[in-house]
Amino acid sequence: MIEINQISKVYNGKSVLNIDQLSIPKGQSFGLVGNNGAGKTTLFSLLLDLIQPSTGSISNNGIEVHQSEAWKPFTSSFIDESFLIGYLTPEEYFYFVGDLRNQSKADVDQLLAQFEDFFHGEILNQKKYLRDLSKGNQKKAGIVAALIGNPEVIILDEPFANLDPTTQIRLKKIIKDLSQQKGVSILVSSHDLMHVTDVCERIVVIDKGELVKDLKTNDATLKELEAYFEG
Ligand SMILES: Nc1ncnc2c1ncn2[C@@H]1O[C@H](COP(=O)(O)OP(=O)(O)OP(=O)(O)O)[C@@H](O)[C@H]1O
Repeated sequence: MIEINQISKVYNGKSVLNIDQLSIPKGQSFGLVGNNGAGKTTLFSLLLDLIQPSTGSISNNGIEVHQSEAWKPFTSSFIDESFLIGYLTPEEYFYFVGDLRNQSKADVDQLLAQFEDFFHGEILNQKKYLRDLSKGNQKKAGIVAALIGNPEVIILDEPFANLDPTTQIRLKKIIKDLSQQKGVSILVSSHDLMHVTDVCERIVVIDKGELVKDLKTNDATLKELEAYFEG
């Protein structure tokens, strides 16, 4: 369970995020949408203690994320390519992350084997460094690295961006399986309203840092979101 309380982030005197209260129960597939600059990445960065809040607190499974590191073993994420290590091959990077998460090479190989389709022959055994992969393939590697070690909470910032349609469809299935079969809390931000309504049971809209909608996804949600963003 993630609990966000009176969180705000101010840059140069300007508030870019201001959320009074938000709870994300364990196992929820949670979608975050909002226009450019709405504060999505800021919220995810606060959840991951990548930036300090101006006020308020966030707890992950009862652990305050900027007070303790005890949330790290069960939380993983892929925000952007800065999470990758450019001079490693994907395999080297996966084993490195596996090491951090107490996974043997065999454990990592077993996980990777499940993503053969998702990788589409472009990630493993390519003898290429991560820095030399296309943006989409870097994203695939970063997303799969975030799945290593059976995390209970996974945070993905715009995971569908830069992926080809086939991979987007495969990713949707992966996200659904993680939340529905494995009880993983999965937080996804996206500009793609269709994908987010497809995979998320709950969708929160933020606008200029404020929470403006909190929807339980149903057949009418996509239309409601489209109407909202049409203005
Ligand atoms: N380090 C920083 N210094 C100053 N302003 C910042 C900083 N980081 C983010 N901001 C501002 O905070 C606001 C929210 O940015 P954020 O990246 O969270 O938006 P977003 O919803 O993820 O946008 P996008 O959809 O374009 O990725 C923006 O106005 C941005 O310019």
